[in-house]
Amino acid sequence: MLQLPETLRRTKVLCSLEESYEQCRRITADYAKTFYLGTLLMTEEKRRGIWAIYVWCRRTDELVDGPQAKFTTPETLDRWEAELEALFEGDATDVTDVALIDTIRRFNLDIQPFRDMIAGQRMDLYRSRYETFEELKLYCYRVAGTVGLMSASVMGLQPFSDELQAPWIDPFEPEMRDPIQQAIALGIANQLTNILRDVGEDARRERIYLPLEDLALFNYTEADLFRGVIDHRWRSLMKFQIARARKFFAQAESGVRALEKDARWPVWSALVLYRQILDVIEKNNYDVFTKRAYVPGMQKMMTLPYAWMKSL
Ligand SMILES: CC(C)=CCC/C(C)=C/CC/C(C)=C/CC/C(C)=C/[C@@H]1[C@@H](COP(=O)(O)OP(=O)(O)O)[C@]1(C)CC/C=C(\C)CC/C=C(\C)CCC=C(C)C
Ligand SMILES: Nc1ncnc2c1ncn2[C@@H]1O[C@H](COP(=O)(O)OP(=O)(O)OP(=O)(O)O)[C@@H](O)[C@H]1O
Ligand SMILES: [Mn+2]
Repeated sequence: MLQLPETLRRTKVLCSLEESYEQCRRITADYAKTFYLGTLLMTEEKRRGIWAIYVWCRRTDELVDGPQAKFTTPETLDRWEAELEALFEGDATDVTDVALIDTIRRFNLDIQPFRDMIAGQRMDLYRSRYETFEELKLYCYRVAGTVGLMSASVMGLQPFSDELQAPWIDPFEPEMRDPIQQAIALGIANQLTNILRDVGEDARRERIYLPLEDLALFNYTEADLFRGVIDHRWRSLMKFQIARARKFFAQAESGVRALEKDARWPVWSALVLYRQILDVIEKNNYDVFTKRAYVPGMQKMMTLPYAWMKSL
């Protein structure tokens, strides 16, 4: 009888590859409808890969952000990391792992961004303050920049060409020209935006993701933040943060042009949809304490054809 390697046998018992990808598809469609629609434009192989990665990232995030988060300890994350190492050895623990193992092999994914994301979630367990922007940037890289790295490997980057560069990007800044850095930049931009949108919600959990050095720069205190004080100090502080997030979006833009064509639309949509949240914060006069900045459904729908045009 044909002997299957141990790892393949274990994978087989859980479910078929088709069933596993189908489950990843369903979870992605449930959690992020617009984004899911965008993935439908990619080739079958790529979209299935993105769903598998999405599900792993979502599960990782749920460990510290989901309803079960209060039961998550450093040991939980150690176990999750051990499962990750096993995944890269071809050993599945859950049904959705089967698809991810297949994706890892097809696209020759690197384990490091996955490990880094877990390290980011670990930071959420023991930290509720960031002293400097450098520290916050590391957190943003870990929880979101890593998503850029994982997905860029699946979506595919075209070989570098000068024509792909937007004219206002300084060609002498090597970081600005590197599509890998641009993929990370999009993750960081999204995460910074997410942080600005959720200031109030995070404060209610006694968390501050804005760098404390920036608060000090504008003479705004933690106590002000917990009381939700909106004055000229707060508005200046927010303007500063928004400008910084927009710089990361700008850096990401030329990266989207470097992506293979079938992947550009979903990424442009994500970029523009997320960036619009910053505009909404401005329209709300920087009140992120009592209002949640969201892009209205109609505007969201209009963004999609706009993003489509940009991807041609
Ligand atoms: C097309 C596309 C956007 C692909 C990425 C799909 C993917 C694998 C997403 C995983 C997202 C995820 C579940 C991450 C876990 C950590 C987390 C929650 C990060 C925050 C996302 C926002 O999620 P949400 O609004 O639900 O947040 P709440 O949990 O509700 O607070 C993040 C802000 C990070 C998102 C980061 C990206 C989408 C990175 C996108 C970058 C690329 C696709 C790279 C493109 C390539 C180039 C060259 C530009
Ligand atoms: N109306 C909105 N305004 C701002 N950001 C949004 C809005 N809806 C979703 N997002 C954010 O944009 C990201 C991708 O958008 P997507 O539309 O796929 O998410 P969603 O929450 O499933 O929304 P929907 O189901 O309405 O399409 C999500 O992670 C979400 O946090
Ligand atoms: Mn969410």
